[in-house]
Amino acid sequence: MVTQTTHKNTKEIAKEYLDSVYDTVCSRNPDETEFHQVVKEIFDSLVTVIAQNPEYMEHGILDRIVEPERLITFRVPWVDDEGQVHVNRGYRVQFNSAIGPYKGGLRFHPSVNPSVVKFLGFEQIFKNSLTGQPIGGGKGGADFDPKGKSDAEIMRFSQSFMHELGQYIGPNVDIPAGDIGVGAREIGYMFGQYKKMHGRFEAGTITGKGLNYGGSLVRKEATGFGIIYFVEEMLKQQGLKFQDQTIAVSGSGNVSIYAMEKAQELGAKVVTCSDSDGYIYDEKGIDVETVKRLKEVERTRIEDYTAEHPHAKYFDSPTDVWSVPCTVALPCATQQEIDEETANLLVENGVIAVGEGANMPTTLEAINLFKKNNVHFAPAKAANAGGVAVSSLEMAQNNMGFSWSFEEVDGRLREIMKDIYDNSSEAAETYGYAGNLVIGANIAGFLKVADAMMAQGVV
Ligand SMILES: NC(=O)C1=CN([C@@H]2O[C@H](COP(=O)(O)OP(=O)(O)OC[C@H]3O[C@@H](n4cnc5c(N)ncnc54)[C@H](O)[C@@H]3O)[C@@H](O)[C@H]2O)C=CC1
Ligand SMILES: O=C(O)CCC(=O)C(=O)O
Repeated sequence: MVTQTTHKNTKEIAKEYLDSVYDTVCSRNPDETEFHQVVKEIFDSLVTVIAQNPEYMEHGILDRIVEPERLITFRVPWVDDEGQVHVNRGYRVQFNSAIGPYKGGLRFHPSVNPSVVKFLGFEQIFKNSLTGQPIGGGKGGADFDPKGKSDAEIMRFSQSFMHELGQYIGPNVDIPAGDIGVGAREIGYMFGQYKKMHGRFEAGTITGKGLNYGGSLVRKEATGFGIIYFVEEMLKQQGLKFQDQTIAVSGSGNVSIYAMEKAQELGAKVVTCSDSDGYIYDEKGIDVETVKRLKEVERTRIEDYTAEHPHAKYFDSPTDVWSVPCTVALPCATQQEIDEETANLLVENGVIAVGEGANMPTTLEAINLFKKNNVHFAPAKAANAGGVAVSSLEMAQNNMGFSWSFEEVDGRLREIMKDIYDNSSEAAETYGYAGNLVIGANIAGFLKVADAMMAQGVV
């Protein structure tokens, strides 16, 4: 009886501590709703951990972990093809370096602001920890819209962005990579500018590079392939087969393309993909080679898919992609794509599993609704960690000065995704939340970083 009361009090104390740190986050970062959501989701998972390990509270681990070590904001001036001057705002959040140098992508999109970079950077701390690789958390980008820009404009923007960011990064300091609006082309321009600024060829300063100047095989495919490896494992544990599934995917960028490719390779049928203008429904299964050409080479709109596949249908409302019946939903475009109402529609239409390819594509209410309806849910920080994991393998190859084969990197990726699944499941079970991968991933990611912070003192 006494033990029970003590345990309850400890939990209450832990909850009060977490609530007070969360309140501070909200008042110190007013109106930053994306950042608030991600902190809340992670804190909700940590009550039992803090109750059982009060030393994290005593050492102010949570108070410190929510405050970025550094947030760099800078001017990005550039000139368009007509000679007009434009100014965008660039950001890099160097959030936490307890287990390694800051690591995380760069996003070029008009919606980028301090809230978005902080949410992405905070999430990245725990995701990077889950990979088992020695990488801290960072993220960045600019409120620049690449849509409709010429190659020359993209180059001038990327160079101007790196001219400033290049002062704050480096192989053992902070290693950026791509994210929305930043792919191999932009990475190439940024790497070139960094090299010119510093007069050195430092391959390990950025990842996602081209294969002929230090890139790794499988980095391009890694996030998409990794999601499928993770969801396949999650379904297997429930006695379900991947090849029996009908899959709805959102987005048609880097993550979506390679998730679709691997899903089809494993025998599932992918019937949708989208961009910010609309979505495609192809009942015969999406032809991924067409999407690759349209998006990676011609850089055109997804609507053009129907010119080559007239049986497919195009709808000019991207969010309605979730009205298409599917058994597995893979949101791979952007944050907050699936709210409670959309989640309800997916459940009514028979969804059995959701794998988050994008970062935070599901609202907290939608996650709860999936949980209530026993939908198997693979959270982003676990399911999409394959990209950053292979980025870390790219850094390792750069350090050693040689390259692994496609099979070698793909094999390592598969193992890492399986380990992330196992560690998340085990952490959930240990702390009394068996089967809850959201909580399990948060706990497993947190423990390693928290212990490293404790060991390094108050810094
Ligand atoms: N590239 C990577 O290695 C990783 C990316 N992610 C996340 O995956 C998501 C997608 O990233 P990438 O594929 O790299 O970007 P991308 O720029 O290659 O593709 C983004 C796709 O989303 C679509 N999109 C953007 N806003 C949309 C909207 N409001 N509605 C519908 N579609 C929209 C775009 O048209 C495009 O097809 C992001 O949340 C990103 O943070 C997560 C882990 C790693
Ligand atoms: O490969 C990387 O460093 C970045 C990946 C990323 O931005 C992410 O995991 O969201």
